[in-house]
Amino acid sequence: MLRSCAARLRPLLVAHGRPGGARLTSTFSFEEVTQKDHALPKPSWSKDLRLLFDQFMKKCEDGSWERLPSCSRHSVQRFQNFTKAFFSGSIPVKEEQISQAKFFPRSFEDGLGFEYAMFWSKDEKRIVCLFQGGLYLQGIPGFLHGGALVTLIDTTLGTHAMLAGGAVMTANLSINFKRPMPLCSVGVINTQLDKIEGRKLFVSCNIQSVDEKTVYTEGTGLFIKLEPGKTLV
Ligand SMILES: CCCCCCCCCCCCCCCC(=O)SCCNC(=O)CCNC(=O)[C@H](O)C(C)(C)COP(=O)(O)OP(=O)(O)OC[C@H]1O[C@@H](n2cnc3c(N)ncnc32)[C@H](O)[C@@H]1OP(=O)(O)O
Repeated sequence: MLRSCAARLRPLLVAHGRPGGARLTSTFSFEEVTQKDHALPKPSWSKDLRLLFDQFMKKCEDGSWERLPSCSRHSVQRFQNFTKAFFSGSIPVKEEQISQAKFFPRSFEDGLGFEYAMFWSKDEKRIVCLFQGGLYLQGIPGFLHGGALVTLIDTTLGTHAMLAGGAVMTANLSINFKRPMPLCSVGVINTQLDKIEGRKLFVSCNIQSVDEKTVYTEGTGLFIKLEPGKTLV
């Protein structure tokens, strides 16, 4: 059943393209897209992930926390707005291909890739991402690939930076792998915004085990706020 990402889709940057440049909405416009929301329990979720999810959904009841929906595709409209706002040159991918393109972390079959749900605390200004790494994310036998962990860190820190600063792109990630994370285990990512300097947003996080006894990975990221009219390519 298609669930709409719309109702709770986080504010998305929508650049209202106009000839000769694009006016960037100063904040955000909500865009109604009807897509499957992947950040909801599925049969492939483990008991641990489901329990954590339920705990955070309870925290959302008083409005202090909010679950961030997560869809797998960009709409053609969003593709047009984004490329018009920030890319002057022609880019290889064509509009008609966008409907087949998928958000990388959401491009695996259920349970085999990244199963995750993010929650945003408005008061504490931080994201908690609950995730389970599936069988197709293997690195060394029986453990998650480091690149898979970087992908999740990039996405989680990027989402935090986006919530804090609008349209951003990753300029730098620094990752320390402290302990190998077993395949199919559940991890919890906690983010924090360390500082903002002009267009630079510095965010950091760690990935812990559910019992908080093991820190698997630590990461920092520098995200740059995109400037309207300043095309990237
Ligand atoms: C799908 C369904 C719906 C989804 C709904 C959305 C929800 C889901 C959210 C997902 C969240 C995204 C998660 C993926 C995010 C990526 O993975 S983005 C892809 C990877 N990143 C890239 O491709 C970026 C490539 N780099 C660039 O385009 C450009 O270098 C940048 C980053 C835009 C910056 O270029 P620029 O705008 O020209 O800015 P520039 O003047 O070079 O630098 C600005 C400042 O940053 C500094 N700086 C720049 N780079 C660096 C660096 N590497 N180190 C240190 N300082 C730096 C500069 O020194 C300068 O500092 P100041 O002089 O101001 O002090």
